[in-house]
Amino acid sequence: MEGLKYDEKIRNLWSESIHNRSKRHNIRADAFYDFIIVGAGTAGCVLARELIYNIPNINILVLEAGPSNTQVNGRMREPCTYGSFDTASNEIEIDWGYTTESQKMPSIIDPTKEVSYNGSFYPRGKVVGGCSSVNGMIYIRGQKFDYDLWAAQSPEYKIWDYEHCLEAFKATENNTRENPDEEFKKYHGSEGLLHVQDVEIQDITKDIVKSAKKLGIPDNNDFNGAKQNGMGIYQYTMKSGKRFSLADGYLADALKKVEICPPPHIGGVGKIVSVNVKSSAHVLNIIWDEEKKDENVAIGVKYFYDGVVYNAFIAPKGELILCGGAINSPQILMLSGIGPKNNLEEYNIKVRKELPVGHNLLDHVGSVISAKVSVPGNYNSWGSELGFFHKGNVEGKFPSQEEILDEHPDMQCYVVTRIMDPDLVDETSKKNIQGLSLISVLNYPSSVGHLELCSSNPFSPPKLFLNYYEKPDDLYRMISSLKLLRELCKQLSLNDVWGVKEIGFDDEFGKWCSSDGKMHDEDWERYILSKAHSSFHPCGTVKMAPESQGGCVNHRLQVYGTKNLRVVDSSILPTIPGGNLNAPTAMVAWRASKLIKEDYDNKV
Ligand SMILES: Cc1cc2nc3c(=O)[nH]c(=O)nc-3n(C[C@H](O)[C@H](O)[C@H](O)COP(=O)(O)OP(=O)(O)OC[C@H]3O[C@@H](n4cnc5c(N)ncnc54)[C@H](O)[C@@H]3O)c2cc1C
Repeated sequence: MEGLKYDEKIRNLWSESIHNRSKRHNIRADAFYDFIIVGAGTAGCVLARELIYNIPNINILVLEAGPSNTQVNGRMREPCTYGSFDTASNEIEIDWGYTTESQKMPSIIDPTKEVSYNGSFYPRGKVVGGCSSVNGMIYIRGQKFDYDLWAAQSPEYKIWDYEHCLEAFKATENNTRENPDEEFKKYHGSEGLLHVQDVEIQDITKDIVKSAKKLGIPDNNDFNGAKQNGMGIYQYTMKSGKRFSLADGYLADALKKVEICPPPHIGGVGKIVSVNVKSSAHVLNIIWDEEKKDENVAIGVKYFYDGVVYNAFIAPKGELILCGGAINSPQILMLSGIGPKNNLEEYNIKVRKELPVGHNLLDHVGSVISAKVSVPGNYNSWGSELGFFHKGNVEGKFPSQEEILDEHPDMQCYVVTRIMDPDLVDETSKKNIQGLSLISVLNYPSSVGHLELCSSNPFSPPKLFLNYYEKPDDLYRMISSLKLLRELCKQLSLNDVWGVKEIGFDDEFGKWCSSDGKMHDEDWERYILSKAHSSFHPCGTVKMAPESQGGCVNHRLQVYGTKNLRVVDSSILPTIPGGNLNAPTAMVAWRASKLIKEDYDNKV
C-alpha cells in the first residue's frame, strides 16, 4: 500500500477485513442492517452495489451460502467451465447439486405409446457471484417484445417496458466492442460494471458462417440490437479473455465504499456505511414480527454459519430482499410460510400467505446434433462462438425462408467445437474423434414446469419438475430446428474443407433412424426427449404479475400479503426472455434498486 494516502490505506484495510470477516468467529449474534440481501449471485451483487452508492448512510448485510469466489480454484476464471461443473466433479462445493425429476408421458406423435425424459443434473452456482461465476458467459438479453409483454400486464407495469429495461441494460454494461457504429451504441452501454467483449473466431467457425449463407441464413452482428434473427458471433461477459462475474464488477465495487456516518448528536455512536458479505452463511427462513401476525411483517432472517444458527434483523426503514435465484428464493419463501397451501401443509409449515410460489418454472431446453471433424485443428475447446436465431416451424417441417428471415425468432442455435452429447463423449474420445456440437434451444417454450418442497428441512433440495415437451408446438419447433442444423452439417464447404460428418443417427454412435434410414417424427420425438438438456435458465417461480393472474410479487417486486419483503432475481421474470438470463437478471436488479430507493426515501 505504499504511496497511498493515509485515508485510502485505512479504507483498503477496512475493505479487506470485511472481505475476510466470514473466516472469523467474532460475529454478533443479533445484528441490525438497513438491508439484508440473501444471495450474492447475479442479482444480489448488482443490488448491493446500487443501493450502497445511491442511498446515503445505509449498511447492508449480504448472506451467501457458498464460499467467497476468491477462495475457489482458478478453473472458475476460465470461460464456459459449466460442462465440467457436474455433480460428480470436484466443484461440488460451489454447486447446489440439484437434479431434475424424470418424466413419463404419452407420445405426442402416437399417444398410444409412452415417451420419457430421464432427468439430469441441474447446476446452480453456490458461490459469491452465483451462477455468473460458473455460467457460459454468452451475452444475449432477449427481444424488445419480451419486456413489452411484462409491461402489458397492467398499467403500473409500464416501468418494465423495453424502454425502461434498455436503460438498465445499458447502465449495467461495459461493452468493449471496437469502433462501435451509431446503431450499436443505441443498444449498448460502456460505463456499467459488467464487462462484455467480442472474441476471436476460429477458421472452422468462419466456414460455418459461409455455409449458413448458402441456406439463406442472414448475418447478424448484434443479437442485442434491433433484430435477433440470423447468424453471428456471440459477445461474452469476459475481460481480457477471462470470466467476468457480477461479483467481479458489482460486488467488488460495492465493497470499496466504507464510510463512517457521523453520530446524530455529540457523544452518539457513528454508523459504519458498508456492505458486509458473509459467505458460507445459509439462510434458513424469514423471521416475522409475531406481534403483527396478520400483517406478515418481515423483520429479519435466520441463517446457519459454522455450526450455529444466527439471527440478523432489519432496521426500522429497512427491507429483506431475497436474491437466492429461481430455485432457492421460492424455497426460502415456502419454508417461511409463503406458498401453495397443500405443499406447505404436507410438511407442517404454517401457511401465512397462500401464493403460487414455485409454479411457472420456465427454462430453455435444448437438443444436440454431433458431427465429427476429420481435418485436425487446434479447435477451441471452451465453448461456442457462433449463434443463430430463426423461427421454428410448428408442424416440424424444415423452416421456410420466411421463417429464417422472420425478425422475431423463437429458436436459438449455437455451435460448439467439441462433442458435448453425454452419450457420445466417452466413445468419441476413446476413438480420438474431434467434433462439433450443433445445439438448438427453444427460446419460448410453451411447456411450463413447477418446483415443490419435499421436506421442511432447509438443506433438502426442492423437487424440480421441468415438464419439457409437454406441449406439441415445443416438440415440432425443435424437430424443425434440428432438421435445419442437419442440413447445415451437410454443406459442401464444411464437408470438403473440414471433413465434417454428422454422427450418432444411424451408426456405431447411435441408432435413431427408422429401418428406411430416415428420421420420422416418432424417431425425432424419442431422440429429442432422450437428448433433452437444459440451458440452465430456470426463472418465473416467484412471478411478477397481478395476484389475480398468478403473481407472487407486484410490479415493485414486493411479495403479496407481506411487508418489508421483496424478491429480486430471475425468479420474478413473468415470462422467459428469448435470450440468456444473466444480463436480464442484472437488469432486473438495477431497476429494482431504483424502486427500493424511491420507497426508502418515501418512508418517514
Ligand atoms: C451452467 C450455467 C450456464 C449458464 N450459461 C449462461 C450464459 O451463457 N449466459 C447467460 O446469460 N446466462 C447463463 N446462465 C444463467 C445465468 O447465469 C443465471 O440465470 C443468473 O446468473 C441467475 O441469477 P440469480 O441472481 O437469479 O441467481 P444466482 O446467480 O444463482 O444467485 C443466487 C445466489 O444465492 C445464493 N443462495 C441461494 N440460496 C441461499 C440461501 N438459502 N442462503 C444464502 N445464499 C443462498 C446462491 O448460492 C447464489 O450465489 C447459466 C447458468 C448456469 C448454471
